[in-house]
Amino acid sequence: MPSVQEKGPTTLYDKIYAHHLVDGQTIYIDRHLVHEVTSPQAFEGLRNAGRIVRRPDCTLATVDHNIPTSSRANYKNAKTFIEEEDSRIQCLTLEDNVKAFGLTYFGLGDSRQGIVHIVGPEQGFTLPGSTVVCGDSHTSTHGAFGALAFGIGTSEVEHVLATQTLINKKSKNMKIEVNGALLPGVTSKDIILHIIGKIGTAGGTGAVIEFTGSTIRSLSMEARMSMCNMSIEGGARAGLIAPDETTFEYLKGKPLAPKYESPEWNSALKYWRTLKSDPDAVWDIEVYVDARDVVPTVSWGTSPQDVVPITGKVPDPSEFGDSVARQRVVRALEYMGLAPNTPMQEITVDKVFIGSCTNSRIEDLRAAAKVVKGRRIAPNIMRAMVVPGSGLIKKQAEREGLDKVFLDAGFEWREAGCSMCLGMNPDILSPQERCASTSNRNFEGRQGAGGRTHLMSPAMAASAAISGKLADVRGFTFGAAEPEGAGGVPKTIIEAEHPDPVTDEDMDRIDDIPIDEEASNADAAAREDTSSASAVGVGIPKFLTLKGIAAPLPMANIDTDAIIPKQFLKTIKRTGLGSALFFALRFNPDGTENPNFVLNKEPYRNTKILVVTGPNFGCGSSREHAPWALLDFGIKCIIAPSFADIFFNNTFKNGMLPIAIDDSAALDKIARVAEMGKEVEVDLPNQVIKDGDGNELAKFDVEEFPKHCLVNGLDDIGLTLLIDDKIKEFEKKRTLEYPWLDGSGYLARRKRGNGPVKITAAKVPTTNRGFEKEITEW
Ligand SMILES: CC(C)[C@H](C(=O)O)[C@@H](O)C(=O)O
Ligand code: SF4
Repeated sequence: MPSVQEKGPTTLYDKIYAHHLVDGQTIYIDRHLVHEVTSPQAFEGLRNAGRIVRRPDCTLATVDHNIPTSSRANYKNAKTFIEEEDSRIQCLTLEDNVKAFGLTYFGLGDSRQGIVHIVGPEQGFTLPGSTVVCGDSHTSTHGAFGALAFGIGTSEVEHVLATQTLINKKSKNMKIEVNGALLPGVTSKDIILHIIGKIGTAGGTGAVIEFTGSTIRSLSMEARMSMCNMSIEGGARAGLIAPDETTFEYLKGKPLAPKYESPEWNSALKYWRTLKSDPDAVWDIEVYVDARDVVPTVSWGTSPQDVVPITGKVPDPSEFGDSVARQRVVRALEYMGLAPNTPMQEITVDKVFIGSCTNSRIEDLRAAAKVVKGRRIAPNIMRAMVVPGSGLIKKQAEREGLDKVFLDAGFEWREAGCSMCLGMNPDILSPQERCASTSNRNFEGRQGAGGRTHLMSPAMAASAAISGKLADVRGFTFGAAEPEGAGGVPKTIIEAEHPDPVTDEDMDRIDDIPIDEEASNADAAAREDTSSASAVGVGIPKFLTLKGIAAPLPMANIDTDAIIPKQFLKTIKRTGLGSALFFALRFNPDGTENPNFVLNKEPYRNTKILVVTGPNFGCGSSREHAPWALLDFGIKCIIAPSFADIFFNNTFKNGMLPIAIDDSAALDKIARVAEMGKEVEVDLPNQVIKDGDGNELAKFDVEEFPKHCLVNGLDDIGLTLLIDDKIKEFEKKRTLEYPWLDGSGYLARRKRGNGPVKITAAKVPTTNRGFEKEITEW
């Protein structure tokens, strides 16, 4: 809050962090987005501990990952619509949870449903200067509004649901400044791919990136979101951009933003205008990019850092000096079915996917349609799909005639969802199929087991669909047939920017829905008394010393998709995932064991400690299923040179210990003991690693607070609820200074007159097809 004293020049991140400090490292969370994959176990935890959702008005839920993107013309309910059983159970579990806990929810029958990171900004739920979290790594997207937005694991989802706070260690400050005008054909996706190629997927580890510079300032909000979205692929905790007139313009008329030109809007605007880094702020890391160096960029390998200009070639492993890196490139090329030095534009494509939280906004669809208009997809393209990010974007695109442009060219026009970005629904690649994709991850098996992903911008994916090969969008002419306006659609339509704002009449209609007074009064009373039974923690297993077989794993950048692939994320439990651990590495495509993988050899079937010698373990997705799978296999401790931030946090919450050893000589010593199949002992209280005979191998560092929790088996939700008076005090201050952050959820908009906000849950409607006719939040 402004009352917080800041010493010396600070960055935007420093300011937002300071404004949200409740106590120690506990920060207040303004906005919590929830989806079906990472929430079931969190709600189960709440129930088991007898806790409630502290701020339903600051919580918004939707379904996106598991849902089919086929036509909803005959949609009745999720139960009959979702054929795949595990997916259906996960979606229905979310429905049950939003009903039970009284949360706002956009279900499949609601045109506001969509990918969680598209929905938040579109609704004005995401606001400058706020803290935004979601059980999803691409929460970084919301940083485009000058918000501190980051992904969390399921235990932290539970923590936020229960306390509306998180224990969050301050990150480093990293500045990425991009200056200069963009060359023709270059988009924000090319800039971010170029940056990740430059800094690597671990380049931003432990840092929050602020994107600055004249190029960034010139970008639209959609383009800024695409950039911040992929900060996580650069390893950062979050990415943000200082809000400016472009931001404020975007927020005007958004349903959950303060009403344009109201006193609330004016005071919010006054505050938002202060949100910038001081000119003399000090940065821990600085990166400078000249926009003129950025050309249309594509990925060639299985990590988002594996990028080249479209005019370039597949790299030769011999160009990579270090042996871990060289081995990784050899493996990546083998997986991708590519020969070194092949010109990128000679690579033939089988499928095209235009969608995902990176690039499925209206501007992305316009850019792709501009390339596609009047053309046909190449005969070798087996499937080309456009999956709008939300129902509202889909409607807007249809109003502009973009659906017709795509359909005429041979594309499929689908319903909103994550779709082939990760293929948790039926939209997947078959083994060896090659896809030109606008998504953000090209990990092995990401879009389907054995599938091969090339990342690129929407215009480049559209060019690939038309050419049948990876292609340079700059080679396309848009000729005389091209009407005026960006995206090749008439200007007047483009200017109809904000799809379907929810009007006051809509809100009145929502208010008229009868509510279950008894249930909601009970809820409200429970919310008043957040400190009672809820503060009793359930605890985590204690970690003191651990002695056992240690398995060596000489690999770098092991992502959480590799630790546990998406098909195993459909569970609503935390247990039983050991058999899925390192699935693609442990098992051959025919289901037999790969005898060469370390965990399939003796004595490593009994591994308790994993010794990884390559950096950046656990990068990528926030799925807590990764530590759950390790734990279920029997691994309680992972030693590695470095870890991705979200994975690192997630392990502690499960009573596991991640140890970062950046001294390579010490790490080698431990790895040698592991290679010999001997035992290793980890002593947490004394912070030392020994061999089985008690000889010291290395000392290690660990943060005081997580160590305290591990050694004593303490549940940090219980601990946080002990400072409930401080949270309440913070909330009071927030209401006074930032009134627009309270009650901007649809639920709280039931408030009448100047009375206190009464959060109530509406009755569940019998069907929920279409926002226009029926109400879908409970
Ligand atoms: C399922 C979810 C945990 C995951 C993420 O955190 O990123 C998903 O969205 C992804 O893109 O892999
Ligand atoms: S990265 Fe893909 S799967 Fe993850 S939230 Fe975005 S669209 Fe969904």
